[in-house]
Order: sequence, then structure tokens, then C-alpha cells
Amino acid sequence: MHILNVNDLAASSIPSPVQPLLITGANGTLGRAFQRICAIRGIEAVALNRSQLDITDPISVERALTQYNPWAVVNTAGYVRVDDAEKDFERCYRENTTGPTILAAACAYRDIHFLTFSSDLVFDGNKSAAYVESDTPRPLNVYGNSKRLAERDVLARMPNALVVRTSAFFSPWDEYNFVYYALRAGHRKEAFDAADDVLISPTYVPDLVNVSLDLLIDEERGVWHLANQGSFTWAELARLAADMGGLDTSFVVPRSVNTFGWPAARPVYSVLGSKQGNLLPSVESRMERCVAEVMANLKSAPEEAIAVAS
Ligand SMILES: NC(=O)C1=CN([C@@H]2O[C@H](COP(=O)(O)OP(=O)(O)OC[C@H]3O[C@@H](n4cnc5c(N)ncnc54)[C@H](OP(=O)(O)O)[C@@H]3O)[C@@H](O)[C@H]2O)C=CC1
Ligand SMILES: Cc1cn([C@H]2C[C@H](O)[C@@H](COP(=O)(O)OP(=O)(O)O[C@H]3O[C@@H](C)C(=O)[C@@H](O)[C@H]3O)O2)c(=O)[nH]c1=O
Repeated sequence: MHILNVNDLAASSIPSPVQPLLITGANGTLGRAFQRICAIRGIEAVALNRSQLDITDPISVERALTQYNPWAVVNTAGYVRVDDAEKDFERCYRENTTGPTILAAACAYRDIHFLTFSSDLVFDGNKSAAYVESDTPRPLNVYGNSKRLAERDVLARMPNALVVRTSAFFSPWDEYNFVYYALRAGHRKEAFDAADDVLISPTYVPDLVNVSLDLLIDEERGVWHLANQGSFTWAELARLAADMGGLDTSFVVPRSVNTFGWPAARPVYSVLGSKQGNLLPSVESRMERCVAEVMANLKSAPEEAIAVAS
């Protein structure tokens, strides 16, 4: 007698007995980190990219939810080009506001959990103490406003949705974050301009994913602030990473954020605290391990050897 196992079930037309976690934005920084950590934690997950699930298309959303029958949806899809959003506002609102709202409505209809991500850029920077969940969002740019509206509309359609506000990702798992850019510049002995009058809460992506999953599994709801402990200017963050990487920090060139000429205004202060307590460890404790991995990658990458030699 042949005993069917999960692999046989997966290969056959019989649906798997395990409802998966469905992750949108599979090709993005956060989407790829969720896949990595779900695999580590043994959480059955299905990650879909834009062509497989377009969050702005209700038909695409319904097809995916029907096909995979998830117990929850984690939305990591979004528009993150803050400066481009000032002109590309239609796409920004479509992907950051309309998309999550469609997902929330579909999850509410199926009575399944829903997690989506917002940003510190919903705030105006006029506080001098860490922002908490009850503070009123007053965004300074289109991107921040698209996130504010998403929070409002998602929770209107699904009051028990989980909305995580976070900020300033750093991670050794991708090359598209500020800390990686700074370390690569230092490794190449190139000057790196960094804003020295904007205070933010850097967030170690693996911590963000792990704690977000814990909150989702615990069926937490509403707005939660998740960022590592400690506030830094971008220049201080670049110097912290460089110092931990054994680099001379003089390549970091501190400048006022107003001298960069960026189209989108940034709040000069958007440090995130939480009424729920400090759920993530200190930035310093996480930066050590992040820098070690990034520096090892930089030193071993052939293109970096050429860049440093030239
Ligand atoms: N990066 C950061 O520092 C911070 C990020 N966040 C939030 O975290 C979330 C993830 O950010 P991050 O991982 O950095 O972003 P990425 O740009 O790395 O990933 C976003 C992904 O979303 C996909 N996407 C965009 N529109 C759609 C759509 N209509 N349907 C399906 N997929 C879509 C993109 O696909 P494609 O590749 O095809 O464009 C991309 O792969 C966002 O909501 C962002 O606002 C919050 C605070 C800080
Ligand atoms: C590239 C670069 C950026 N910066 C500063 C300015 C900028 O505010 C900050 C980060 O630059 P970025 O372009 O990555 O992103 P910026 O758009 O400011 O950062 C935001 O991204 C979105 C998605 C968020 O939700 C925010 O939490 C935050 O992480 O670093 C420098 O100081 N020097 C540099 O060379």
C-alpha cells in the first residue's frame, strides 16, 4: 500500500492538507526575507510576484486566494521610491493604498488574517520624543500620504488587520539598502554623502520579519511600531557600520538633508517607539552581524576587487 505524503500531495491534484501563508511582493527585499525566514521556521508559505498576484487587480487577488486558500496574507508589495512618488503619484497611490485595501477586503471576506506594512514617513517630524502608535500621522510627501491612507482604508475594511509601521531597512541579504551602499563606498574608498540632520530608527530586516510573524501568529491587530532600539542620523548610521567594518570613517561626508535637492521632503525626526514595549533589540547588536556578512561579501566579490584596484 502506498502512503501519500505531503510531497505526493503537492505533486498530485489533491490540495495540500496544510494551508499556507501567502506572501505578496515575492521579488522585493521584505518579500524575499519572509521567504527565507518562513523556510527557516518551517512555516509553509507561497510567495507570489507581481505577475502571479497583482495586488491592485481584484480579479488577480481573488484567483490567488482561491487557488492557494491561505490562513493569512502578508503584503510586502509596495511602491518605495519616495522621491519618484512626487510625480509618479498615481502609481504610488495604486500600489500603496488601493492594493492593500483590495487585499484587506478579500481577507475580511474570507475571515483570514492580514498583515501589511506602513512607514515612519507618515509622520511630520515635529516631535522630539519617539513616535508611538497613537500619534497622528501628518505626512510631508506623497509616499507617506499613500501609507497614511492605506492605514485608514485597510483598518476600515478589516479592523483586525495588522499594520506594522517600520523604517530604514538594513540587511545583509540584499544590496539595496543604505548600510550596504555606505559600506560599499567605504570599501572602495569613495566619498559617501550622508544626511546628518535627519533622525531615524534603523530596522534590521530579519528581526522585523521574525517579530511580524510572531504578531501575526498571535492574531495581534491594529497599528504596531516595529524598529530596532536606537536613533541615528543617516551619517551616524554610516559611521557606525563603517567603524564596525574596520573602515576609516572619514569617507562619510555629513550634509544637511536640504542640500541633497531631493523632490520629496523628509521629516527631520521619525524615530519610532511603541506603547507595546521594545520588541526588537538594539541597532548596535544587530549591526555587528550585518556588517560582518556584508564586508565578507564585498571582499569576496570579484567586481569589488576590480573596483578597489582601479
Ligand atoms: N525599504 C525600507 O526601508 C522600508 C520599507 N517599508 C515598506 O515595506 C514594504 C516592502 O518594502 P521593500 O521590500 O523595501 O520594497 P521593494 O521595492 O524591495 O519590494 C516591493 C515589491 O513589491 C512589488 N510590487 C509593487 N507593486 C506591486 C503590485 N501591484 N502587485 C504585486 N507586487 C507589487 C514590486 O515588484 P516589482 O519588482 O515587479 O516592481 C517589488 O518586488 C513596502 O510596503 C514599504 O513601503 C517601510 C519602511 C521602510
Ligand atoms: C543614497 C543616500 C541616502 N541618504 C539618506 C537620505 C534618505 O533619506 C536615506 C535613505 O535613502 P533612501 O533613498 O533609501 O530612502 P528614504 O526614502 O529616505 O528612506 C525611506 O525608504 C522608504 C521606503 C521608507 O519607508 C522609510 O522608512 C525610509 O527607509 O538616506 C544619504 O544620506 N546618502 C545617500 O547617499
